[in-house]
Amino acid sequence: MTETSPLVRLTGVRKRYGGVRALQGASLTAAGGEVHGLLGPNGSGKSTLGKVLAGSVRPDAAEIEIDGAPVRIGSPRAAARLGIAAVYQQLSLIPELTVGENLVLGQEPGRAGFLSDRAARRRVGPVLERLGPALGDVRADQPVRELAPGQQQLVEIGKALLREPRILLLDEATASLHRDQVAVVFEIVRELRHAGASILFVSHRLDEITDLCDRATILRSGETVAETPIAGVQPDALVRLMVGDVQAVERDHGERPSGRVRLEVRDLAGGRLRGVRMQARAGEIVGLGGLQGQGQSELLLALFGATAATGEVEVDGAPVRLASPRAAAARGIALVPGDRGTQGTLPPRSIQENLAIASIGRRSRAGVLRAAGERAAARSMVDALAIKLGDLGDPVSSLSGGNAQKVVFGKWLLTEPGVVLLDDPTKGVDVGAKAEIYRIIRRLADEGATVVINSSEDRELVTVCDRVLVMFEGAIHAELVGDEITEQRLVEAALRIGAGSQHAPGERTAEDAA
Ligand SMILES: Nc1ncnc2c1ncn2[C@@H]1O[C@H](COP(=O)(O)OP(=O)(O)OP(=O)(O)O)[C@@H](O)[C@H]1O
Repeated sequence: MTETSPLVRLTGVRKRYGGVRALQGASLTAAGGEVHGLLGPNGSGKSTLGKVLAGSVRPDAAEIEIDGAPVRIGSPRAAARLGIAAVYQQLSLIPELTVGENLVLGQEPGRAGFLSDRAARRRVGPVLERLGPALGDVRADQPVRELAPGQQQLVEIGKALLREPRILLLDEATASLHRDQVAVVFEIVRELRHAGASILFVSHRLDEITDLCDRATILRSGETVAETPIAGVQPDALVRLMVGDVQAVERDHGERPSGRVRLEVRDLAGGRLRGVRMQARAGEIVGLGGLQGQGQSELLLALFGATAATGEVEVDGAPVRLASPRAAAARGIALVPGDRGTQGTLPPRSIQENLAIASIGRRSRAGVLRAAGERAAARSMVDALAIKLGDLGDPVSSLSGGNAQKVVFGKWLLTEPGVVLLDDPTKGVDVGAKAEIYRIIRRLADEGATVVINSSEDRELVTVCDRVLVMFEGAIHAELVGDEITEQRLVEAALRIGAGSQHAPGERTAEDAA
């Protein structure tokens, strides 16, 4: 070990899954006191590389050094002993246990490099306090199942912090967090960096990368293609390093859509919703903005019949019963959920089945031979969305996170829906595929569908929406139209409503809009 040794170095990392070469000689070097981004398109091997370091994937070949000394990391436990902690987007919490119990779970008393049980318990309070500004009023004795998904993700981060790691891997761990929560996590990460830790950071949000990272390693097809400092590098240049030339999706609103009213919602209430009224026209893309957790997801779920709600919903002038997703689907309503892990896919089933499952009725009605039709339909979506896979018959669980999300998207697109509800649809999707999905959303609207989209990224709303409805405490409070939709105006609108003051000129209230 020398003074100049990097804290962590991985070289020659190889991993194959059957015919898929997930990693083919990837490398990564990160210093202590550094936040190191791990960038690359969906399926490029970022998670696999992180999991090799975290001991949860056994590589076919790899040389790993910590502080300049070669190590073997055969298990997550071995990684923990080396001071490595990992947080993923997929949660490992036990819903029935309390927040405090989950936090200390797996800390393994008595082993070298682990906190003792008692020491771990002593740290629960401070860790919750540190996360407090993002967590809200969560208590240590509260069952985890009562928490919102973002709060659960924060508890997962807390679990890693409790270990006081020297090397912390955050693999899309901020994807389900809102801006204000991300800011709290970033502050903590900066403190860790200051204390000499090395933080490996995987995110598809470029602004997070440029905001937080000092350097980045860029992977493509399982290989390290570049390592670059972040300061002074233009985001466009980073994108080019990642995916080659991607054509940016320009905002092109042209005329405001003037199709007939497709979706009419009156006094929708239940759960967090308190009397939502809205209209959307055929061909229109309507965004749901506002602070996080103001009922945006609940509104989409209620329209899809997935949660109990009262009120009136009409599609093309005919009432829709808010009874079940099946009833909603029969009326041409589709929902692309944000949490692909639990809501979006059937993991053991094949990619083909997952793509075809929602549109089976359509194909059999049309009298197409089902198996052949299913394969052709699935193939068309794989091509359209550039889904990276081994074989259509592979289980959907073999896909990288971003590619799995594209499957969820493709499944619903195949139903050719009249109303498309998108709940944070590009979470974890790379910039190239995002641009592709934005084009598909636009095309859907151009073909006459009504799209309602909730997004945790304001930039996404700016890029795709014709109109944004700003929600607060379960109702719609303001509306931005056309060129009024900018990131700044969205933030202002959300905060101004939150602070309870007046609307700015030019920003319609919901009453004006009705
Ligand atoms: N358990 C597995 N079985 C089979 N194939 C896998 C498995 N895990 C990953 N792969 C494949 O290895 C490749 C790399 O996947 P990985 O999850 O590391 O990519 P990623 O860069 O993290 O992608 P994303 O940005 O979409 O999360 C992909 O082609 C993926 O389908």
